[in-house]
Amino acid sequence: MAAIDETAVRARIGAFRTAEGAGIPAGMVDSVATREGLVQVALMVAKADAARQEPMRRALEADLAAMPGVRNATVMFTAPRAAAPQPQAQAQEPGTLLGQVGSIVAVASGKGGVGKSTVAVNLAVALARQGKRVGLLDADIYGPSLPRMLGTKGKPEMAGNKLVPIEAWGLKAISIGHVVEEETAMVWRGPMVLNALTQLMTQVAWPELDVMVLDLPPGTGDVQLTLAQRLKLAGAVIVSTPQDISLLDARRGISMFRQVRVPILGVVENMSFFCCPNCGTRTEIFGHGGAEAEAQRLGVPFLGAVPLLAPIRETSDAGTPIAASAPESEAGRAFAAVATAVAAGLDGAGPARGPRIVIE
Ligand SMILES: Nc1ncnc2c1ncn2[C@@H]1O[C@H](COP(=O)(O)OP(=O)(O)OP(=O)(O)O)[C@@H](O)[C@H]1O
Repeated sequence: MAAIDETAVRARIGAFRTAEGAGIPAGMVDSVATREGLVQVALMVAKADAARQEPMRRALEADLAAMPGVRNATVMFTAPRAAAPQPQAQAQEPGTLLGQVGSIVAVASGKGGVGKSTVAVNLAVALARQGKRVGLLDADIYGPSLPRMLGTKGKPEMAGNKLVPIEAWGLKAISIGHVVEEETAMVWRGPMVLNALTQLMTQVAWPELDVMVLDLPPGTGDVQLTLAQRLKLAGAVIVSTPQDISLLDARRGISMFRQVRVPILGVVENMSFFCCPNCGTRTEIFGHGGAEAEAQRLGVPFLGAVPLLAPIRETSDAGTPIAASAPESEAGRAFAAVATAVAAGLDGAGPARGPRIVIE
């Protein structure tokens, strides 16, 4: 079978014509990667143009797949390069990343929708309010919510060839949502996700930080496992709701981190109980306490319970995290308590849990 290489793929892209006879300008090709008959091409397309270009994407994919020696071809859209570095399909050079960060803490959940990002943002803000220099990296590539939650919609500035983290609520923050269009990241496969995240660490001018909070994508799939393996994390915070099903997922998350020897800092029970804003009655909708009991059973710390409260969602949507905008509220105090517990866990972790990230 003919060996397929980048030059051959680029030549094929150059010769490709749509049914209407349109070609693909070379400047539109962001990256081409080939490996053992697998071809991955990223084309730079503005978000507004993506739907119109979709038939072209599919036709090109089919055309590349028909090349002799190609086992599978994937063509994906990525945002135009002007504003920020784009993920490359090539692997990063091995090296040490984020050496200037004291402790990297991953916030994870076994499944989506349990409030992982809400906890990550408010935990980061609460740690900053306690005097720590805190960074927040939104690695939730499939649903980056940090720009909305911090109220930072603009693109980050560039300093030389590096991105400058956005400053908001006492944090230095970068989200994958700051640098790529949401729909673009949605179609990325594992290696692209990992390369994009690596770039967020290497191509961002992170200052000296005490803690970096990493909002991981939900779930316990390959991306999470590889990240946990590749990054030398100081610890993981698992977010769960009290429902059984979510606890089951949390258990899966805990065992994933244990498998790759990342210390579990503890479990946060989110949407733990409902406090009526009118009468103050506390209602335990999902049977509060499940996460605490489960944490005990699994031998991991319980970091605290965060109530289900409309202002938590409202402040998230408004870009004014409650840990900053209403730190004395019930929710604000709950996040502060979680931050105190996390900081205590990190202090107890000692230098052996080391801050350095090594990409293999
Ligand atoms: N304690 C809470 N009280 C009220 N609303 C909450 C609470 N926690 C989260 N929410 C709301 O629930 C929704 C989901 O939360 P969030 O986006 O943080 O979840 P997630 O686990 O990060 O989801 P995904 O992983 O799918 O992005 C959001 O609208 C958020 O504002």
